[in-house]
Amino acid sequence: MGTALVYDDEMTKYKLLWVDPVCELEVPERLQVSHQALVRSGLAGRCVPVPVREATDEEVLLVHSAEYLEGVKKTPFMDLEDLMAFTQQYGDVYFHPNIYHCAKLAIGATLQLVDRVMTGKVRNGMALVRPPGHHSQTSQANGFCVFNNVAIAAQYAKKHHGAKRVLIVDWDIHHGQGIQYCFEDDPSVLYFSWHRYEHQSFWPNLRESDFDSVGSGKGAGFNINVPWNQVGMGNSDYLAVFFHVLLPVAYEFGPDLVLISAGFDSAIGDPEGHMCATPDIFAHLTHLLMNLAGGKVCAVLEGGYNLTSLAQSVCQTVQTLLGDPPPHPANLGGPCESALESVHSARSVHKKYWSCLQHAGEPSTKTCRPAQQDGPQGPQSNGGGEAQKEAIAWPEPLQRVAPSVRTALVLPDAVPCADGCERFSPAEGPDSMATAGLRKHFLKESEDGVNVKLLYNITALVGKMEKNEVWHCLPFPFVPSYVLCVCSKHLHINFNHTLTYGCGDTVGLMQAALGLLLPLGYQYAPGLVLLVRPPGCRAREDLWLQLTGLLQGLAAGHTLVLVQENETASVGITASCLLGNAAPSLGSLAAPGPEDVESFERLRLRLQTDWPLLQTTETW
Ligand SMILES: COCC(O)(O)CCCCCNCCCN
Ligand SMILES: [Zn+2]
Repeated sequence: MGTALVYDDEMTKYKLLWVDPVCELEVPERLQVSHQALVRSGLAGRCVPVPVREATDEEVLLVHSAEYLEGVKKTPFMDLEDLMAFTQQYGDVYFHPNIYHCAKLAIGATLQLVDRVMTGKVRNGMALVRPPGHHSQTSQANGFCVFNNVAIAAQYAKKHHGAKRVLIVDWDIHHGQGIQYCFEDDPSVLYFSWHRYEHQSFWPNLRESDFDSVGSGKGAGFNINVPWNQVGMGNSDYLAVFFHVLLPVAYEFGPDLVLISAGFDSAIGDPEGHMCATPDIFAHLTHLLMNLAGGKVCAVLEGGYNLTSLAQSVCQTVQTLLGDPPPHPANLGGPCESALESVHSARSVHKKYWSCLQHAGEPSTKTCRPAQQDGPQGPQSNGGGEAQKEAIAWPEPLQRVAPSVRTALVLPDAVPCADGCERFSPAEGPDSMATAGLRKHFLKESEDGVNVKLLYNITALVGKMEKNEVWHCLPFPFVPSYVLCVCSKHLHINFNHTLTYGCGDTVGLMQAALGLLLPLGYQYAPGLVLLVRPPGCRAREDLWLQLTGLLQGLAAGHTLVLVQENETASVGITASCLLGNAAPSLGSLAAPGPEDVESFERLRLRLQTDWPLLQTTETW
């Protein structure tokens, strides 16, 4: 199954017709440069093109009021004066004779994408649309938005595709208050948003954008706000929020559809965001969501105003949706103090709604903080819309080359090769020197039963992976691990020291994978991931497939999975995961056992000094 790309240049055919310094950012070129970058990089050609359509009135009315729709319907016939008058009743938005048409196409594009993903015609996809949507509300336009594309898509997926639980991840740097209002008391839609807030001094300056807005009534717990109270947040800050707030809750929620309000004003260089996360981080954020909902992920463009980082970030997102493993993450440190405070606040206010957060600390009682530290990236800008003093530069994201062979299998002749993979056996066997070396490094004298030739095959494969000729392989059968491996009974991290984490059940292991293994792995930045499936893990096949999927975010996807010889039935489905297909959904996760949580937290406390990406609370 492929990745859909929904785009039509008709949506570039409206613009600001008068002077308004707030709205001049939102230009047609945003869509043009994004689409052109996808075409020039060859990514558009790898996608399934899906045509746009106009939304029907009924679809608009899933979120908006009839009177608002009737008002917007009049705008195509208004002259400049009337358009300006009509615009005055709303904030930070502009109208144009063609914007109503484009706003219906933006909804239609989004719903076309949802249709194809929910009916399995494609695995996932992206809709490149404007006007964006997440600020618009029942009866008002706001923040460049006319209709709320993503909110309408969530209601549509529930109504027309029977979706029971929809996760909306809003990584735009502004709070999508329109979406929050729409699902305030609705437990079937979990809305997650991070946003520049600076203690309510940043637009839209709403008290309800803070972390303590958790939803109301039956919807309590299903609205998660992570406010950024400083600018300059970087890759480690974003990943910390995913590992310690969003992903544990998302896996517990168990969505059957993921909608991404994909705004890229949260990328470096953006005049609105003033953040420092680099475009390649969106490859990781996308990857970390792709094993939820059986891979049903729809990304919908929201904001993004630096045309360079916008285009680069869109390409990183689409290339990952296509199944290409993300690039090595740029030098990751730990989250900054301010980010930790936001993480801690969000976790503590949600601990009563989500069992995966049961161990989160109490809301921080700290009132006075030490003297204002330099933010994550040196002295802070004074917030607000100050002009960018010096042009911010960042390295162009590295080429993510797709090697000729994506997944190689080392199998006994009797085991059939999985489709899409290639059977591997080096031309010549190990010579005497190689044999001696392998015995010396890998085998204890008592183990000479292990097949030296097999080990030789594995080292030959690893050699090919290093040269990027092969991405993954599935040698056969079980041999000792030597890089980074995970066993259901223990978490072995064989570098510098071996870390053992015992946990009893699937939930415990899944939460440990999200809150311990992934942050450790991202910070360790291994060159190779070795996933050793221990005997008897067939019983939890879907969990192991989740790990196989998630861990491909490391080592630029160089993954070695070792399967027990009596588990040939796992070869095909594991190979499918290595080929980039999503792991089957785990459904909603139950609560992890208290003893698992205890040992998890003890381990985190022990390790977080050396591995700061494990932190979830301020250190002072
Ligand atoms: C889905 O909309 C995309 C977006 O979130 O990027 C829109 C941002 C509107 C930013 C408005 N700034 C007003 C500043 C007033 N001093
Ligand atoms: Zn935005």
